[in-house]
Amino acid sequence: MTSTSDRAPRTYAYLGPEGTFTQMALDAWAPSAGATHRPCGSVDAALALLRAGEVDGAMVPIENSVEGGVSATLDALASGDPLVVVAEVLVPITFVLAARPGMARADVRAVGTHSHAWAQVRGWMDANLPEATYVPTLSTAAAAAGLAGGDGEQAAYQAAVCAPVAASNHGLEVLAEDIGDNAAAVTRFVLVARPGDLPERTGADKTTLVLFQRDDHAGGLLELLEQFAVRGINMSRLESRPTKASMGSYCFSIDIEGHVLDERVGEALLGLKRVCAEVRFLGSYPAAHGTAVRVTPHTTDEAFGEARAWLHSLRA
Ligand SMILES: O=C(O)C(=O)Cc1ccccc1
Repeated sequence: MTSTSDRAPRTYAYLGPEGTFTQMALDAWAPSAGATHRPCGSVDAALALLRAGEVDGAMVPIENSVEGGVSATLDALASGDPLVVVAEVLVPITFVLAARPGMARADVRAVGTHSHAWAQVRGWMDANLPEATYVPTLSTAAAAAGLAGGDGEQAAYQAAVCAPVAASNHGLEVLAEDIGDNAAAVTRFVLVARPGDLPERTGADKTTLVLFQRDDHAGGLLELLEQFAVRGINMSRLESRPTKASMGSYCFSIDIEGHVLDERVGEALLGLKRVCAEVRFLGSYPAAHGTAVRVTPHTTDEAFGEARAWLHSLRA
């Protein structure tokens, strides 16, 4: 088994352009001094480069402590050629309101930014720019770039919500600092790769899955979740996403504590495989917080091993 650093990919795509929070996550995981970083216009574009074999990994946002899951990422991982998460990075987020030099805050009629950024500054906007409308952009840095380019004067918005570095990259003036509604806001980014060697088991791991039910019936979700409950597995994220096959058809995107090499996780996967139409394994990787998973005495690898040996002795 190789360690995460042994198998570290060398060329990485990320949600760009330069100055996104995703770039900060990638810099934290693999500084650009030792790797090639390729900015992409969207999460889909970054994952397409990865699926085409043009890069070794892609850093994308997956979840925010304020707004929840990033649908574009969850959906892109739930379908298409298989990809797996090999690492996660947590980045604390600070937003500024930036505009072309000379623009007064009172003249801002529309604000451009990424939907997850808008969700995190809505309170500040209501209090300070209640008349401003929202213009969605593919990233916070794309909003800043849109103001700074030659077409800045024609941009559909007069200010961007972005990272301080995106404002300074584009020579924008900061009209207001630290405008996030929640000072503790953290975004979780994942480094995605094509399936290959599993990251090493550390004892502080997460596993990401997408579960598709066989049919819609009473207790269907409970049937899936009890596979974790009876094996002492804690979930750290659960979201339902439309399968897009028909109205009312959902799959479940789930993070659990533990590694596929843990006996209790392996047993849960066997149970899920029996009850689900499809189980998509999206990787086991070290949890960013590094805190060891709490395992109850009857769900340790040894407990599963002893039970299996006992059954074996009965059958023999
Ligand atoms: O647009 C960015 O800068 C991103 O990296 C995506 C994002 C947007 C808002 C909060 C966290 C990440």
